[in-house]
Amino acid sequence: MLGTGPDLSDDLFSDFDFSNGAVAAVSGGSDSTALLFLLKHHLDRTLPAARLLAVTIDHDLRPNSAAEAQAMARLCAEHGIAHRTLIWSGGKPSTGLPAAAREARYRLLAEAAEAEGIRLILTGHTADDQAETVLMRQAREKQARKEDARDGRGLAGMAPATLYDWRVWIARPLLGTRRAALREMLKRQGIGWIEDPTNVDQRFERPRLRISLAGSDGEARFAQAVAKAGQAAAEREELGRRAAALIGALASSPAPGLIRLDRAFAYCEDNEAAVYALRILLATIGGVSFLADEARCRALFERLRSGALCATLSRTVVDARRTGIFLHREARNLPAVPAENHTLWDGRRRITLSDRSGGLVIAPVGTPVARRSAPEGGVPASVLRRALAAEPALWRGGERLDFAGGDAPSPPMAIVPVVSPFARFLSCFDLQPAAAVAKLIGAPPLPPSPFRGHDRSGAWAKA
Ligand SMILES: Nc1ncnc2c1ncn2[C@@H]1O[C@H](COP(=O)(O)OP(=O)(O)OP(=O)(O)O)[C@@H](O)[C@H]1O
Repeated sequence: MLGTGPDLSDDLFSDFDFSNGAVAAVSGGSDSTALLFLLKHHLDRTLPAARLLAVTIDHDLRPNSAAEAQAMARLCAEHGIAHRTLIWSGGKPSTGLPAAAREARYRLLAEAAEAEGIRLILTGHTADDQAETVLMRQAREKQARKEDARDGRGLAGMAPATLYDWRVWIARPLLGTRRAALREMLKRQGIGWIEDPTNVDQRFERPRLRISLAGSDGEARFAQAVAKAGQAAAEREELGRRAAALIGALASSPAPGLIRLDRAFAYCEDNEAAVYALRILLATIGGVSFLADEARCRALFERLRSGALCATLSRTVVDARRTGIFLHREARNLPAVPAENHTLWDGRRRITLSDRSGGLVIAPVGTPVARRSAPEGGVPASVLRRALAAEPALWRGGERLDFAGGDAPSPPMAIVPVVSPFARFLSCFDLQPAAAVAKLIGAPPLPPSPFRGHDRSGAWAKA
């Protein structure tokens, strides 16, 4: 038993729904080790039947990584905690290694969770990590001299919960807890941890910042950064709520791959929310994982007021006419890829195949085929054709086997739209616009919140 008293672990975990168990992501560092033991303490007292699985990812990047994972496995065995190590095997990229390692880590953690029917992963990110993240982002913004950068989304820092791949929640219950307090607690309990040498390697930005935060003004800078994160998170949620309301009121999807915005959208008074909605919708139609550029969307929004226009941004054609503002995928760079089950096609369509025979290709419907479809009420025929031409179809040789427009009997593949900018990582700050866009384009609804009873982030209740 940990001598932390009931208060700390209850404060940290009482909001969570652990009925389907939890994965604790443990690197072996102090924070995740503390997370694991606090969580075990909480579950032992409140829900002893709940499954707890500790998972360590061996990135196979340092010579000691396998031994460190084994040490974690031994520690877990000593305390009766189920543990798995998963290795990031295969080639590693020569550039962008941290991002690739992060991507692999979350993929493997999600696989480990799902293999056990668990939909909740907890990580050991602390208040110190949060402050460091915000300070690094602030420094980057300053460096980029973005004087008119009004996009403070990143300054919200890490979210208390993030939906991974629209299926598994990653929650960070220690975001309000200091690293020093966790280390104290571990020391009191005689539980050791591993010091990752990269955490003190001054070639990296985060360790340099950590050292500077240990200076005399460190605590004041920490407090400012945490306050900034809280304020930016609240603003981001609020803006998301207003953008979701605009999308709900003024956007429709008359055909797959086509969004129509009412002309009133261009004249709505809440410019900020309209620009934010545009950024989200353009990324969704374009199949892009990041929001459309803010300054360019702002300029586009201004131009929408002056009448008809046709522009391309974020791989999306914005075709503003008297009858509405139409958004569809531009015809360029549409992929033609060998047909595999569960492919994410063009960043915007999840494909499930029932016909697995070889030689099949997923490629756009294309103009000559799409031209046959009949126009639907209120949508200019040319716009409808262009949107449908960019939808995926199954091809063998030169022959099309399926068509998203729906004129093929018993299609051999199912096509599910995804909300591209939020498909991989959806921060709980963005739940409302994500839910609004999912509803608009027919994507699957969001899975239930990892928090029970009430709405910790202020967003689920309304999402
Ligand atoms: N190799 C890993 N295996 C499992 N989980 C990991 C791994 N690396 C990081 N994590 C998770 O992500 C969180 C943040 O990672 P980060 O790299 O900041 O921490 P760390 O320095 O590796 O360790 P810690 O946070 O435990 O002190 C960790 O607390 C842990 O929950």
